[in-house]
Amino acid sequence: MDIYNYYFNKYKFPFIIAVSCVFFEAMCDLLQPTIMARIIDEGVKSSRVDIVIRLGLLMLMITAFGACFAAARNILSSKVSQNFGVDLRCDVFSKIIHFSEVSTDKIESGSLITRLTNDTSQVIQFINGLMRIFFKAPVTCLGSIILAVILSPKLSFIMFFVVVIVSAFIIISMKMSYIRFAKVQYAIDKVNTVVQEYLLGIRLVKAFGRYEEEEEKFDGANADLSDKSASSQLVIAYFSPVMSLTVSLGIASILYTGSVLFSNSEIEVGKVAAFINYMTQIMASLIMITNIFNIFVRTKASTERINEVLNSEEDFKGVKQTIKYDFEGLSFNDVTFAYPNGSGMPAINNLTFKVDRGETLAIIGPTGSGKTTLTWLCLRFYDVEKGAICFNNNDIKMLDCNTLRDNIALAPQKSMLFTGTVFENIAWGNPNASKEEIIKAALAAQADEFIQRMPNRYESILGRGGVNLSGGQKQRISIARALVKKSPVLILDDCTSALDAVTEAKVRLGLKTADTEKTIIMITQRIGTAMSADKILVLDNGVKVGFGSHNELLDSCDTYRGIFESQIGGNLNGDIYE
Ligand SMILES: Nc1ncnc2c1ncn2[C@@H]1O[C@H](COP(=O)(O)OP(=O)(O)OP(=O)(O)O)[C@@H](O)[C@H]1O
Repeated sequence: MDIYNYYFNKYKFPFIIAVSCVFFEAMCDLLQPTIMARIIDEGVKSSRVDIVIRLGLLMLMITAFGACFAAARNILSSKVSQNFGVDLRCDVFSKIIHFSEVSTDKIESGSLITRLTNDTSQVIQFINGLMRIFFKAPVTCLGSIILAVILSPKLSFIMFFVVVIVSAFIIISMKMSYIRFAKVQYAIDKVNTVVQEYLLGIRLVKAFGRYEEEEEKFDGANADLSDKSASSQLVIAYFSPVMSLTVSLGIASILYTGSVLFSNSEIEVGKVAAFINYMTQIMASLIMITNIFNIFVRTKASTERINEVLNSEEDFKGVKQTIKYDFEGLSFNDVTFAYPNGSGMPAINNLTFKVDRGETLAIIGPTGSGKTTLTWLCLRFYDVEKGAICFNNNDIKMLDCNTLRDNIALAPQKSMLFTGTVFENIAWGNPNASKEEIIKAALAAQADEFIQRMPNRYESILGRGGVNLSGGQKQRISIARALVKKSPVLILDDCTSALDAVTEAKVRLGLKTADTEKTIIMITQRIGTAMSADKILVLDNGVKVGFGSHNELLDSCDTYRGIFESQIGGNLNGDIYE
């Protein structure tokens, strides 16, 4: 559990003070039965009121001290555990933000939410318990055993016997609980994932009328969670009464043996009462320890899940290297790449091409041919297995990742908008952009025209994910956001698919005239879009099957000709798309 070492250093002083308070509080508790025995045996038995009052006051004073220590440890433990939780959540979130793509693919988002909320809460609860009772239970238990042995070595045999049996029950129940609690956490993940998926696809569910199936899916996950939780509770439910019964039998045996010893004048009645008191304290401590172990077991499962996040692979940082970043060209040199969590087949295979500053490159090919993968590789979301991607003839593995990504603006295939104004959504691409720059980008992306028709123009609020915009409008805002970043390379990943041909042609023209030096990489399914580019790369199954101008490809590339003929038919000029 390495997170505990890490955070312990930060909070060691309040932690040590709290634990010291717990220790002194336990000492105060331990003194009480011995004083009580003296009150009975020295005061009550011999009718000495002065002794009863003196020892009674002493007992009261010790109780008051104990209460002060308890209050101090409660305040400190709440503060430390809450601060610990804040730090832990921040660190887990910061880790998630910097996840590599491989880590993102590995852990479902529903599970990440559970880890960030439920699992961290579990850890907070554990830290709180640790400071409040964890140290008290062993001190009380050990202290009570020692004092009980001093009071009556003979009665202690019965006590040892009971302690051994109860301890064995604790160990068995702990072992049985661990696997069950780990399963509960995964069942919570499942419930979160089902809800999250439903919320993402809420309109699709409505359109297909799949309410029942979704409810069934949720009911299934919910029932599974309930079963797993019940199963984990059952262990405690079975063991708790058995342990209580053992303790009660132990107390009954001590009372019986104590009465025999008393009748033989081997023990005084006050000592028997104090012994029972210590025995009760020992058993209370053992039950406390059981509870602590139950929390510990759950926390162990939660800690492992948090550690899995904290130890996940981070995004590449690249090498801090000062190189000339004035963009000259981007090239793929014999690049091969397969997704680490994929089928093993390369998504990009021995790919070589180059695009220079100011050029427009269109990438076309059947679905699943590796077009989007190519953009991820340019941004170094994944590392290539073979070959190299070069930025200005420098292998991108040798560059600082942030600087590389600063040079590339992306309008993704699926427009992602945030809750906020239109202005904020465009300025997200460059927080320092002026109002004029935002409007210029919106004009080039053909977004200004519909933004002007919105009630508050650029200050109009967009709902979650741009819910109050059409698909084409979202795409144009997404393009404006990429443009405002002012990077020398602009990647448009099939992000004009929802635009009509005329608007798309206007967007293309707007992009070109906005910055003639910009290198534009357009991923597209439309031959009309590809035809407008300086160069066209044709991909099929991750392999380059054509590279050149429209006319060159019509002559040399069967795949390209096939796409062309399927979309434009016999009209070899393709005028309608120009
Ligand atoms: N995260 C991933 N993990 C594993 N395999 C993936 C992942 N993303 C894509 N793939 C696989 O890589 C291949 C190329 O996918 P990619 O998304 O690059 O194709 P594409 O040409 O952009 O397709 P489309 O035109 O449909 O968007 C596909 O076979 C796909 O199944």
